[in-house]
Amino acid sequence: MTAEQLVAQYSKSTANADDSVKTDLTFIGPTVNGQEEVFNSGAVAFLDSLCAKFVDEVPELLKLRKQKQARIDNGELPDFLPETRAIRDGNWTIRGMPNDLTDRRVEITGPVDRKMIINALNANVKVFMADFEDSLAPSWQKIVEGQINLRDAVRGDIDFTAPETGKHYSLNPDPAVLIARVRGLHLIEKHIEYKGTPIPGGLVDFAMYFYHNYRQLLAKKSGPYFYIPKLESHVEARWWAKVFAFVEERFCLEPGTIKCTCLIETLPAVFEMEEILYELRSNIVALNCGRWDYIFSYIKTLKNYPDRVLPDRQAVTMDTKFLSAYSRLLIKTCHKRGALAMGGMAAFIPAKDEATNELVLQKVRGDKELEARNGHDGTWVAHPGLADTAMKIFNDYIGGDRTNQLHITRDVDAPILASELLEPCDGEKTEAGMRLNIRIALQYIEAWIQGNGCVPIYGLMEDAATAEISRTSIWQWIQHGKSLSNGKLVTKALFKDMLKEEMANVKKELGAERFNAGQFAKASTLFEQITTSDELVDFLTLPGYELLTA
Ligand SMILES: CC(=O)SCCNC(=O)CCNC(=O)[C@H](O)C(C)(C)COP(=O)(O)OP(=O)(O)OC[C@H]1O[C@@H](n2cnc3c(N)ncnc32)[C@H](O)[C@@H]1OP(=O)(O)O
Ligand SMILES: O=CC(=O)O
Ligand SMILES: [Mg+2]
Repeated sequence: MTAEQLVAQYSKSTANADDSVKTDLTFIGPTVNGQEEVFNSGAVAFLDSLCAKFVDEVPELLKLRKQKQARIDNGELPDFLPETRAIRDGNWTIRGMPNDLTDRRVEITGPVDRKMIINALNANVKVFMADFEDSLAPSWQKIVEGQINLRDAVRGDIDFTAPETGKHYSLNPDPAVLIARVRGLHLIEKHIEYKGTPIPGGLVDFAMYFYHNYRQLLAKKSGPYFYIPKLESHVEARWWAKVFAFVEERFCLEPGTIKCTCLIETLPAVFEMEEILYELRSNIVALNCGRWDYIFSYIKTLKNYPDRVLPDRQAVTMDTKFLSAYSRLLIKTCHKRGALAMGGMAAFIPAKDEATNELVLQKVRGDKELEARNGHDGTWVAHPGLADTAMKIFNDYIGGDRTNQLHITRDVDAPILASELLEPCDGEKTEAGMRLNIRIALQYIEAWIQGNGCVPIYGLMEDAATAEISRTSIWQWIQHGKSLSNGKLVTKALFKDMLKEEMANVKKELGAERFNAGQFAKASTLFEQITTSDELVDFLTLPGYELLTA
């Protein structure tokens, strides 16, 4: 069936939609601008049907995470699964990929703000990943606005005038391909309850983006494309596969119309990449090295192992053994199964002065060069100012006749072993590194609880994944009684002293006016709680969400 026929078919079925449909969903809290448009009766009925079928399984999936973590905490290191060996040994490939997803050499990412979306779609990139996840603090207003902005962008009917400058923004004729990244399964949307229980945020993001846009996307020979973050197992991938199949059937779409890319950004998931591809083989087109959450997950998953405590954040680069093994195994696995292997984010952002900017570009070049040489098919940039640099490198590697590097199979590599993926990472733990982690985490939490999920700090893009590394590193150093390179023992008391001092330093850096107008006291309290707690708090965004939505 052609895209046009699908559109016509669906248009008929919605024409008869019953506006008075009753559901088990309740919307909590005051209505925000745009809410009635996004959650119109058809959209609510659709979301209700998804909830009826799928929400019950989510607590089970989260419980499985906890059970696996308990086994790891008790000494059983993660490994490839014996029970799924047949999948790893089997001869199968993914279903295939649509034309507009075969060339993804540079993807820009960014939160779903209106100006950002326009700038990203106009950038010199192949894809824009519109982010409801790491770079978005999910206040209800932002979630709703984000859906409105994406709806308008899909229709090519989006513009924006910046109130501060009067500058007008509109779409160029040939915008990037759009992929929406939904929230991870751990995040609830507390403004919508199903039978009295808040529903998974990711299901809301998926349902609304799909519902409002799939017809228009298919009509322009694109499709409903998603990034799925923070999976921890193939059982979670199976859940998404069931969601996609249900939706395709309900909307009379060909199986495999919905396409997804899964981030491999947790340590447990790296051992199940084949299985994740297999479970989602109708819908998946790529895996992506979400390196920042992956580093965070390495810390979190191996939190009980004193020999696997990470050094200063700056020392954990993609050429360290455990990260190199992860990137190479992801490429090998994807290409064997016909899927693209996306690289990750260099967190650098352009500097204002030319000399510093040249250093930034050099670092980005080095990082992208390593990815392209390894065989990745594309990569991420956080800022349009880095797109040309990344594009040039991937153009050079991919060459004129191809759109990706699927031909690089890495067959001749020795098998990558579990021990390499878990390899300890040497390096110094310095006082300067600890203080920097404190200043970063403090400023990031402060921004997040006020609704800003991605901020430039000290020349880097900081989002929920990078900030997690900063705060969990300190937690880990305290828990394992590590000493800094100058001999100081890292304790809760040392951290608390440093936090006070670094609060004062941040105040100096930002100026008293900005500091006093901010939420640093609240941010510092939360930061101190999660860093000195004996139990590692799973995600800083969980207590953060309570403050954001208080
Ligand atoms: C670990 C992960 O998950 S990575 C993926 C999630 N993270 C992200 O997506 C990060 C995206 N990047 C960003 O949010 C931003 O680049 C920041 C916050 C880091 C810096 O933003 P700014 O302080 O606005 O940067 P700067 O002032 O240099 O921006 C210059 C212009 O580029 C635009 N711009 C910057 N980043 C982006 C982006 N990612 N997409 C589109 N436009 C962008 C700005 O809107 C601005 O536009 P204007 O000149 O029309 O006003
Ligand atoms: O989502 C990406 C990451 O690096 O984390
Ligand atoms: Mg991530």
